[in-house]
Amino acid sequence: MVTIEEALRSIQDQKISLKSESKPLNEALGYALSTNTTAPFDVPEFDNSAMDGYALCGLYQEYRLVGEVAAGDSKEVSLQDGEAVRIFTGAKVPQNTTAVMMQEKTSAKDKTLLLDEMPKTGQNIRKKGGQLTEGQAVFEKRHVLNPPSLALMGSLGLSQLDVFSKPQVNIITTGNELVKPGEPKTEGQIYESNSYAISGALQQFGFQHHQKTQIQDDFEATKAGIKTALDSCDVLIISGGISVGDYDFVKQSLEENGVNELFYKVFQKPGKPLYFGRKGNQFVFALPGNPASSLTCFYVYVLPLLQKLSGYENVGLTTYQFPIKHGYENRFGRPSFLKAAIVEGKVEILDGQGSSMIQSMAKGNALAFVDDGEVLKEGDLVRCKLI
Ligand SMILES: Nc1nc2c(c(=O)[nH]1)N[C@H]1C(S)=C(S)[C@@H](COP(=O)(O)OP(=O)(O)OC[C@H]3O[C@@H](n4cnc5c(N)ncnc54)[C@H](O)[C@@H]3O)O[C@H]1N2
Ligand code: MOO
Repeated sequence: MVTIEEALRSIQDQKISLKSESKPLNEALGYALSTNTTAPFDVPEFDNSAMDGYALCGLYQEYRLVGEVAAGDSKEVSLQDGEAVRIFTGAKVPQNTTAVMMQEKTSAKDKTLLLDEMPKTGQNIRKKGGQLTEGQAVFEKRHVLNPPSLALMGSLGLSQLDVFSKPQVNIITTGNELVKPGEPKTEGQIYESNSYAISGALQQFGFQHHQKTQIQDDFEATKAGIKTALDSCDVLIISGGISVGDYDFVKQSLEENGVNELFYKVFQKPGKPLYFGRKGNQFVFALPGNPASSLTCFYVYVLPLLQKLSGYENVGLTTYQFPIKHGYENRFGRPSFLKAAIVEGKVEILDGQGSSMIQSMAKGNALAFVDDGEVLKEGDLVRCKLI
């Protein structure tokens, strides 16, 4: 049995080699860049107007109106002292523009423009290079692309990005009792649900599974199922069959498939019988079958590995501290990731902490970490991961 810290370190310390690929801009969300990016030109590339209004030459309250410039116009316009042109947001400002006045503060009659107030030099002009100058570093390698990053890359005219590949993931669920939702079931059977939590959590963080297989509690079937799954994935996530029961065949089947154990059993609740192993460059997590255990282990252990394999520098869910809404004592005898709800800045530990109970987890929004035997009073800070 290892501690939570030892288990996380074992995952973090794995030596891996990253693969790179080129992704179209509109498919690159959540990928980490595999090269540094510099600006190929100034952003903005030209001085432009921040408002719909008038470009002015000189600082006066009255101007001669001499024309119009719209966004996208490429004609070169030059103003003389005392002249103004109608201009629109994003349009290139004419040469010799001192300021732009927003139209709400003006009145125009025939060829004369009157301002309600004196303009100020540079007012409402977005300067060339105001965001980035040509050659300036934009992103370091490993930057994870979020929506504004995609906008920035697009504004630099980049349509294909060099990124680290994401791992291919396969899922296996085990158990004779499991029936696919929507299909008929008999006494003693239950609907399979863990794979939906796992594939949902994969999607939540920009991953997806390639194959999903359901295996019966049979040694040969488990061995064969694992062999097939390992043919087409970087990370295999197995649910169930990893405890000590007579029908728990996963661990032995992994050994027979040449997977080396890195750790088995973590001193925690839920998810004590968690297994992590490696075969060459492939990784296997066998998650305990209890629904809350498997999903908790996904968030705490599987996600950091998937992100590491995707070239992320910072992996795993961020831990935030919230004051607890009520007193609480962890009497589970193990450090615990508790189903919790953060409401109006306070964390509430929910009823229904059993590992088989998914309802409380579904209604909550966080995992609150409370150490073995820890006694908390109202207002004490609790480390939480938002899920
Ligand atoms: N003698 C012991 N028994 C158990 C121990 C132990 O230390 N000694 N540990 C318990 C703990 S803690 C956990 S967690 C579970 C883990 O067991 P397994 O990983 O072998 O999981 P299963 O036995 O296959 O299933 C456990 C439970 O979860 C349900 N399940 C499984 N898969 C799914 C699925 N895909 N969808 C929905 N529900 C699923 C299954 O029906 C069982 O109720 O072991 C304890 N026992
Ligand atoms: O380790 Mo288990 O997940 O408590 O039921």
